[in-house]
Amino acid sequence: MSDRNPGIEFDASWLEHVYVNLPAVKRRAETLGTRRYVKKQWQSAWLLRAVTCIDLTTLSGDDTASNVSRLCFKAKNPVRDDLIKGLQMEDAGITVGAVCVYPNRVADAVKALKAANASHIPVASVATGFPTGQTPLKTRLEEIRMAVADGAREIDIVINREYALTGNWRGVYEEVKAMREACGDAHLKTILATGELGNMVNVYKASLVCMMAGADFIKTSTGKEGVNAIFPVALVMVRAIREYYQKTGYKVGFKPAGGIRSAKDSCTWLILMKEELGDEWLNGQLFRLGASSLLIDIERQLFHQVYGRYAATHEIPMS
Ligand SMILES: O=C[C@H](O)COP(=O)(O)O
Repeated sequence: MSDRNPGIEFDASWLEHVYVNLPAVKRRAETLGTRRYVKKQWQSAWLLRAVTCIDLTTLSGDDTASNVSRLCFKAKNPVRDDLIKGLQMEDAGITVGAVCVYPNRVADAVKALKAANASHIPVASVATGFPTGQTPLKTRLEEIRMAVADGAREIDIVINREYALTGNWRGVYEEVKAMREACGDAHLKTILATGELGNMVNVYKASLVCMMAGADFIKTSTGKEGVNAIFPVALVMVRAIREYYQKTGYKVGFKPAGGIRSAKDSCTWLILMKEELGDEWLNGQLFRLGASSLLIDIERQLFHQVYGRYAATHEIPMS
């Protein structure tokens, strides 16, 4: 990951004049996937880049050590060797950006990655009463400390939606700051749960406040809200990242999460980052896609690129 964002003192004056031109944001979001497209010969390279940015996630009530172990194996081997060879890619060692699990499964993930000789892949843990955050602050902070003690190197916290909806921005700031301290050396991603923030002005303000408090990434959603990662919200958040960078010099990462399932969408997300923040943000240090099933579609697309043209007349290896 990039250098840590140390955060700054809470500055209410940053929030006073926040304005979001909603129709313009929507127009821009609608044309993201069509105005610019990835040339056919570059598509596999873009898809492989997207793979390296995935936080490969399982956040289910029935998660066990064994499905987490399978996820970790996939994290280390996200794309089949024959596809990598077929694409004539030099680097056969690509992995996803991180594995993302509940706090109770962190130790399983750390153990499985170690067994797979893949401890370089960080384990990210959701925490702080994910997905609602409706537990006492003391409990939420303790949850972070336990996940870190078990080996999580990244912590995805949820912000206090009550504070955000009632305009208690200092309250949001103080809690996130305390969470950052509880993280120690682990990187902090703050989930805004934008589907529950009411409007885009709140999304922009929440983004700025989390960065002021020291977030290393801002993340759209838990994947459990009614509306999760969507492009209009993402545009508002990455523009807040740009403002924070211009004012402080710190680069904060962006993580859309929830409902991202198609390879085509993963390219559109990369395009959004390239156009709004530039090439520097086009890597796993500053960009992550939180997704549980996106990798399946990316592999399917890579399969078509490698074997598609032979499909009608040749036997296709299905293993
Ligand atoms: O942070 C990741 C999300 O919870 C995953 O959501 P998804 O299952 O819709 O891909």
